[in-house]
Amino acid sequence: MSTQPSHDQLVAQSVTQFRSAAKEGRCANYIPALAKKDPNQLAIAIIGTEGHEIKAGDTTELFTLQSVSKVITFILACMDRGLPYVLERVDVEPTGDTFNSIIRLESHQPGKPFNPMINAGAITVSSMMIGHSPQEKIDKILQFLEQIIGKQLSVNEEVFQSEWQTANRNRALAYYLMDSGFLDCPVEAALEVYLKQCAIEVNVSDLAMIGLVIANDGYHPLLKKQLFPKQVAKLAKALMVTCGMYNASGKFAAFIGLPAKSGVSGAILTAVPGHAGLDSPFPAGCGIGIYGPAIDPIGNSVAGVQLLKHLATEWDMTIF
Ligand SMILES: NC(=O)CC[C@H](N)C(=O)O
Repeated sequence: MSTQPSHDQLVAQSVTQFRSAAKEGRCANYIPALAKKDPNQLAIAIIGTEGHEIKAGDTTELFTLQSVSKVITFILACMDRGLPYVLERVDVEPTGDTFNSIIRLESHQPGKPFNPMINAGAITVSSMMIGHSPQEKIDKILQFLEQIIGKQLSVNEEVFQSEWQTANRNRALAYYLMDSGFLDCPVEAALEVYLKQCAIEVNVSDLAMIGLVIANDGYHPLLKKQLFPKQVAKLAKALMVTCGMYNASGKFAAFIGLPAKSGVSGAILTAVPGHAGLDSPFPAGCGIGIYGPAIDPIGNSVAGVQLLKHLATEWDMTIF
């Protein structure tokens, strides 16, 4: 008689199964500090509304948020400025271009960035957060994350410095945005916030917790507290579905169907709303954090995406 593996076993077996997919990708090398990471690492944590957690793989490994941070600053900017102000300065349209593309800032007038999940839009969003200095804005991001995760996070200085010194493309984007009136603070200040938020260090459980709160429309089910407005959470999820996996977002929506945001560190943040996880071990919804530093040319974790796809299929998790 064959016995079904338990949910914990399935997750652990899946990590073992997909770890070797890392050989199809490589660590981001345009940020020197990320190129040094071990490409074979793979970790996942899944946290449900009651606080139950399933995790497997290299779960103690720390990594930087990179583009995953764009979801956080978008939420904070909406809370700081209100939706109309934010949406006047950044659109909610996918581009189909690479995450650091500059082309549409010139080809579409008046040069408003297409969405907050690409670098141009994220730099605009970081510039509009309220704060007297870049450090004040970073402290605000860290405090917000501390509320969600329940522990203090910090910026990995080495990763920040590594990117700060090589950020020619992001500098070009910021200058372009400044020229067309889509930057609310000086270029270097906006870049400092943006690159420091990208260098905030987390583990997969931290990511899963963030995903859980987003999945629950800004309500923290363990603290029993609304941390950000429902309307903002819904918008963040829509942006994750349409733009969160860069120019692979269409395929990700078609074949996985969950709001997710990836980063070039190999991080993937996924929010599984209750209605999307009815057949999973987390029928009231969950947050999923994944780390697999070997990324594909688009910038998504190769093993991470395969692992997520496998579990989403096994548990029939999709918003569609
Ligand atoms: N896609 C990403 O994760 C990009 C983040 C990275 N810090 C950059 O600006 O290039």
